[in-house]
Amino acid sequence: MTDTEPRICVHGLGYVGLPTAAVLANSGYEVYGFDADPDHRSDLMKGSFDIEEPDLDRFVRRALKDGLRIVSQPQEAEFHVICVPTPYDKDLDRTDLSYVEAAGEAVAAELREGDVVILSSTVPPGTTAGRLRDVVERSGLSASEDFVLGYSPETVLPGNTLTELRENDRIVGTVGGQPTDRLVALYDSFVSGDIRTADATTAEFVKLIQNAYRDTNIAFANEIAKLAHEFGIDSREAIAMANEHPRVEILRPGPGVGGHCIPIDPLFLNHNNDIPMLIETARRVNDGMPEFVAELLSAALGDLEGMRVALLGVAYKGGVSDVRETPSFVIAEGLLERGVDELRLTDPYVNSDDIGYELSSLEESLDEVDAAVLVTDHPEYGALSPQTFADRMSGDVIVDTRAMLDMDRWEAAGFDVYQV
Ligand SMILES: NC(=O)C1=CN([C@@H]2O[C@H](COP(=O)(O)OP(=O)(O)OC[C@H]3O[C@@H](n4cnc5c(N)ncnc54)[C@H](O)[C@@H]3O)[C@@H](O)[C@H]2O)C=CC1
Ligand SMILES: CC(=O)N[C@@H]1[C@@H](OP(=O)(O)OP(=O)(O)OC[C@H]2O[C@@H](n3ccc(=O)[nH]c3=O)[C@H](O)[C@@H]2O)O[C@H](C(=O)O)[C@@H](O)[C@@H]1O
Repeated sequence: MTDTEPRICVHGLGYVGLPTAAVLANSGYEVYGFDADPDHRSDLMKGSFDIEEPDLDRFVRRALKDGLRIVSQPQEAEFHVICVPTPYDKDLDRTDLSYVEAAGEAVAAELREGDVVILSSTVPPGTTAGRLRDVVERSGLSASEDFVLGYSPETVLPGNTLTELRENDRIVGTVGGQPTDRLVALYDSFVSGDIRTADATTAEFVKLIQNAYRDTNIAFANEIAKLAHEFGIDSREAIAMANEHPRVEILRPGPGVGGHCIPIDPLFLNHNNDIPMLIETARRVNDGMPEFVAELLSAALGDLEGMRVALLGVAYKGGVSDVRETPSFVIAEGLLERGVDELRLTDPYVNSDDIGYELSSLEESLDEVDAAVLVTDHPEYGALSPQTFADRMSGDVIVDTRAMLDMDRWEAAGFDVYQV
C-alpha cells in the first residue's frame, strides 16, 4: 500500500465487522473500527473479544498493531463499511432497521464529496436505495451525484469466517446508477473470489435467496426424515440412496435450524408483500423439528414425567460456540414442558458464563440419566464410546438427531438408538 491508499471506517465490530476490519487492516489499509458499544470498544482496544473463530485472535491482534484503530466516534474516511445488526422483530413482523439508520446518520455526519458508503448487513430488498439513502442524504450530498452508495452482502460461514471472507465470490451493487468500479477495486484488493456487479437491490435480494434456499432444502431433508420415520424406514439410508441420482442432492436432517441468519433472513423476503408460501412453510417445518425430537424421546421412554435427560450439544451446529437460535434450547424447553425432571446440558465449545446456564462435563451429564439426546454435530461426538454411556447412564435410550453414532455398535452395547 502507498500513502494514497484510501482510509476505511468500519461501523459495527461484531462477527462480521471485526474480521472485515482486521482483514482490511492486514491488507495494508488504514482502518478505523467504530462500535456503538463502549465496553466492546474498550475490550477491543486491549485486544480482547469473545467472538470465537479459527485464527481470528491472532489476526485481530496483528491488525491492532498495524492499521486498525478502534475509535470512539466514526471518522472521516474515503470508504464507510456498515456491518451493524439487523434483527427481525417478531412482534412487529418486520426487520428492525434502527441500527442501520443510526449507522447511516453517523456516516452522514462525516460524509464528504467523493466518499463511498457500503452497507454489508443483511437487509430487505430496497433498504440501501430507500431507508439508508434517505438517512445518508441528510448530509446534504446526493447518492446519484456526490457520493457512491452501495451494498455488498457478507456470505461467510461461521466457523470458517476468515477463509470465506477472503475467498468467497462477492456481489457489489450501487444505487442511483453510480459506477461500481471503486467497490470492485476495494474487494478485489483482498478477495480471491470473483467480484460480480449488480444494482444494490439485486445484491440485497441475492443474499436473502441464498439463505432461503438453504433453509428450504434443509426443511425438505427434515420432512423426509419425518416421513421415513412414519414408514419405518432409515432416513439416512434412503437419502444416501436417493442422492446417487445425478440430479438429486438432499441435505442432512437434524434437530432444526439455528444460527444468526438462516432462521431469520428468509423472513426478510416478506417485506411489504405476502408472496412467500414455500419459504414460510420451510421455516415452519424447521421450527417444528425440536418438537419431533421430543416426540421421539416420548415414544421411546413413554411418559417423560420425572425423567432425567442429557442433551449433548448446545451450539447451533458442530464445531462452533455460537448458541444463537440454537435448537438445543427449544428442545430443552419442550422436554421440561413434558415433565422431564432434570435436564443436563453439555457442550465442549460453549462456556456456561456466556449463556447464563450451568453446563456439565460430558461424563457428569450422563450420570444416572434415563436418556441422552445428541443435538449438535460436534466432530468429537462421532468418536463417543458406548461404554462411557453404559457406565454412567441408568437408562438405555439414545436419540441421535444427527445420525453420528454407529447404530449397530451402540445397539450391540445394549442401547436403544433412535435417529432423526
Ligand atoms: N454472523 C454472521 O455470520 C453473518 C452476519 N451477517 C449479517 O451481518 C450483520 C451484522 O451481523 P453480526 O456481525 O453477526 O452482528 P453482531 O451483533 O455480532 O455485531 C454487530 C455489532 O454492531 C454494533 N453496533 C450496533 N449499532 C451500531 C452502530 N450504529 N454503529 C456502530 N456499531 C453498532 C454492536 O455493538 C455489535 O458489536 C447482520 O445484518 C447479519 O445478519 C451476514 C453474514 C454472516
Ligand atoms: C447459504 C449458506 O450456506 N449460508 C451460510 C449460513 O451459515 P450457517 O452457519 O447459519 O449455515 P449452516 O452451516 O447451513 O447451518 C445452519 C443450520 O442448519 C443446520 N443444518 C445445516 C445443513 C444440513 O444439511 N442440515 C442441517 O440441519 C445446521 O446444523 C445449523 O443449525 O448463513 C450465513 C449468514 O448469512 O450468516 C452465510 O453467510 C453462510 O454462507
